[in-house]
Amino acid sequence: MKTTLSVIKADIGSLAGHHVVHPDTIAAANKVLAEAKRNNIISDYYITFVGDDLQLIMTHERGELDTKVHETAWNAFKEAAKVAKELGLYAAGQDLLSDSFSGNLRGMGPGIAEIEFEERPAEPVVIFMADKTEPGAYNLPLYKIFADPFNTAGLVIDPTMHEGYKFEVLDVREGESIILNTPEESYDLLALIGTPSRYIIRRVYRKADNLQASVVSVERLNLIAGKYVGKDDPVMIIRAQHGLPALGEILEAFTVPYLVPGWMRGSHYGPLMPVPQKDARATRFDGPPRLVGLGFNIKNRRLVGPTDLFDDPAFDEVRRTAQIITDYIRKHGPFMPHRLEPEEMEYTTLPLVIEKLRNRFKKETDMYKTKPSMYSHESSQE
Ligand SMILES: O=C(COP(=O)(O)O)[C@@H](O)[C@H](O)[C@H](O)COP(=O)(O)O
Repeated sequence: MKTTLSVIKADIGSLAGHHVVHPDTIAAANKVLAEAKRNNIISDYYITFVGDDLQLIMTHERGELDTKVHETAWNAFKEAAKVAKELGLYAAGQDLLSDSFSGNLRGMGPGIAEIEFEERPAEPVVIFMADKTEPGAYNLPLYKIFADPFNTAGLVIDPTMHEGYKFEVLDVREGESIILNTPEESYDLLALIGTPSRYIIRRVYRKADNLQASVVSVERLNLIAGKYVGKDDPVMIIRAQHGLPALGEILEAFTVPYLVPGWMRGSHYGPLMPVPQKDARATRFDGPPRLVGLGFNIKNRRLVGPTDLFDDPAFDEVRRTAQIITDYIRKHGPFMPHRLEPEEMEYTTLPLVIEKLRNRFKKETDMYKTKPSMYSHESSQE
């Protein structure tokens, strides 16, 4: 019997702005999940939050995209959003883009990371949950964890890992995916995932036996809704140890607070700061973007744990570096490269402001005409 781990998240409204989930909304979601556990729809669950995102962590034996499990998550979010509305919380129901549930949650707003596997005798997993950023934020750390021997010693030392990993990359603009093998196609992989707004690592497999090691929620709300409705605040599952990266190799990838898109109004680059659960609240300039990591073991679908992985002085210096970067980059105010590039700003409210200026531009010359984008699928010869 296989086990499925489903991590499903949504922003259903929060306290004092886009800041933190209210405990009453967690309690409302808890009632729904407890009932689903009694009815054997799910085997076990744990509810938590990062910033304004409610996170449902569930185990079951129903596989990925299961209607009953997804309906349970939808109902939990709906009940929580109802409480958010009663309390007058901010942006109540924000990520619930549809009025009614049909089939599964894909395209309906919530972020979904699910992985189905045969439980190993001991099955350690790490669940990462971020606020005020988007799924491509995990591209760089995932590359480090599964393809960079300077991060992951096991790629050199452990014979089970030595063959390398396969990365499934999704092009969220074209709706296409590609599988690339490392180490031999590392440079091709980097050519794509260095544009994390478009090419997102969705799954990672161990090459030796196709064992799935990781999955990322790749929903991009703004592309689904066609306008800015908050960031996608991604979740990621990584299985650890025994022929997979060790817990410490996974965490090592977060010792640099890399710049990620998101932060204030989903429009700015800022450092991804790993924090303990108690600090999982967006504050300064609605951030800086936060990352929480919870470690569990799964035994016969029971969630054992969690341990709060960034609640550790070993990450104090990373947080301090994040503060220094925050001070520095904030000084750029509305200027790039703090503010996102124009293509990404399309999904914010900035185009409304630019539109007002459109008629005031006067034609000058053709010499600045742009060429087709290198990534557009039309040929430049045509
Ligand atoms: O990015 C943000 C919210 O994203 P989130 O809901 O966390 O996905 C915030 O910075 C808001 O954009 C900002 O607080 C302005 O919000 P509004 O006043 O427009 O709702």
